[in-house]
Amino acid sequence: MTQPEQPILAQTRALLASDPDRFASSVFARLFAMRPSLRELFPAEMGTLRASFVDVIDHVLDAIGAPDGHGELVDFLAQLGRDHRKFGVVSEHYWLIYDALMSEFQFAFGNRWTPEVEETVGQAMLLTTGVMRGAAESAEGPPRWHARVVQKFRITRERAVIRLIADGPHPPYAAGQYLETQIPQWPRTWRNFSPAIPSNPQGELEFHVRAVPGGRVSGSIVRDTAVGDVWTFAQRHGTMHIDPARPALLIAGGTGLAPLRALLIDHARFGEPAPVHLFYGTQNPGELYELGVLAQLAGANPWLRVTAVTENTEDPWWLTGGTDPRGWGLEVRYGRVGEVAATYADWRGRQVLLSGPAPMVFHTALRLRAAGVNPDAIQHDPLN
Ligand SMILES: NC(=O)C1=CN([C@@H]2O[C@H](COP(=O)(O)OP(=O)(O)OC[C@H]3O[C@@H](n4cnc5c(N)ncnc54)[C@H](O)[C@@H]3O)[C@@H](O)[C@H]2O)C=CC1
Repeated sequence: MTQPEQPILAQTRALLASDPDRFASSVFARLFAMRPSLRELFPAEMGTLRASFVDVIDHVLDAIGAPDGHGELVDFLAQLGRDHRKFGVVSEHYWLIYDALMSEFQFAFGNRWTPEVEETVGQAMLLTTGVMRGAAESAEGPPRWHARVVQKFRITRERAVIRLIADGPHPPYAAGQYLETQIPQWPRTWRNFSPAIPSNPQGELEFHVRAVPGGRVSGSIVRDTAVGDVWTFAQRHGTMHIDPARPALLIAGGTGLAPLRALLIDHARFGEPAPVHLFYGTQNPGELYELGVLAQLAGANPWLRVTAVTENTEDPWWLTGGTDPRGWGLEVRYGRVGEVAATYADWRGRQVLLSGPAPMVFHTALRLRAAGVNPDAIQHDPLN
């Protein structure tokens, strides 16, 4: 975009910001009026989706006016286009959404809708829908694939392990990545879950799920998921990885262990990788559900060292069936996992991977940076 278009883009963003939810509601109303069957593709409750929709449009209007960063914008839109395949969005729908957007912008601008405004806004919306459509058309693999639950067990009141086997084609994912997931109890609602084992030719999958407070999908998985349920998967995301040539520090909180566990199992393929130290923390000793597996992994792989960390030294009365972590022959420390790990040794020079509840990841990253760890050496999934 050239300089004269900047004020128009700024004006468009201001218009959007004046009542974002009304703008998004009107665009969707126009879309569903043009093609009523499209309503079926969207969840019943669209508040979150409307907010994300406006965020995307605003981001495009902002980035398109910036002198650089267009490459990043195109990558962002392309990913969005690939992600939308799972909703059943096909090429012709992008023309409908373009029309709905342009009609609503024309309405919102009123008598300020000049040919220059139409040209600038039109170019931005064409870029958005065009890049998304192109990326979706050229994406490889099925937009969705399925797997059947073959085993489920509760680890604690709020956590469960779910094992599945793919029905048919199952695109591979890299260890440490997470998958867009839909469960039959919540159709058209997608959440991200990290497999706890690497991708394999048999299509076996394992997830460790915590019913997060207020989480409808995670709560339903822990409570309602049963053998025979068919889950749907779409895109894989995430870039967490371990470079086998460099020593690593891994810090996991609760079921956040899942992607790091997949990475460790995958890592064991290398002959003699550099040392890895895993800190695995929970609030109570009886919640350290994976110590048996980790003790086995550490026993078979001399490069791996595991420290179990719990905030409380004793289990509360309601936590029954947990085992004493000291029984596994692993080192046990007490405190918050990030705090214990950060003060344990000098980690400068290590690659660091964090996974767990967002506040834990955030605070652990801060703590490590304060201890001199290079921020660029710290990896984690997006916090939201
Ligand atoms: N890819 C990822 O990043 C994944 C993230 N998760 C998330 O991990 C979480 C696991 O939950 P739970 O098993 O209940 O773990 P949890 O809530 O019991 O926490 C485990 C550890 O985090 C520490 N911690 C908790 N809150 C903290 C805070 N505010 N500041 C510093 N440290 C804190 C605790 O001391 C403990 O060591 C879920 O929210 C889940 O969504 C789960 C799987 C993958």
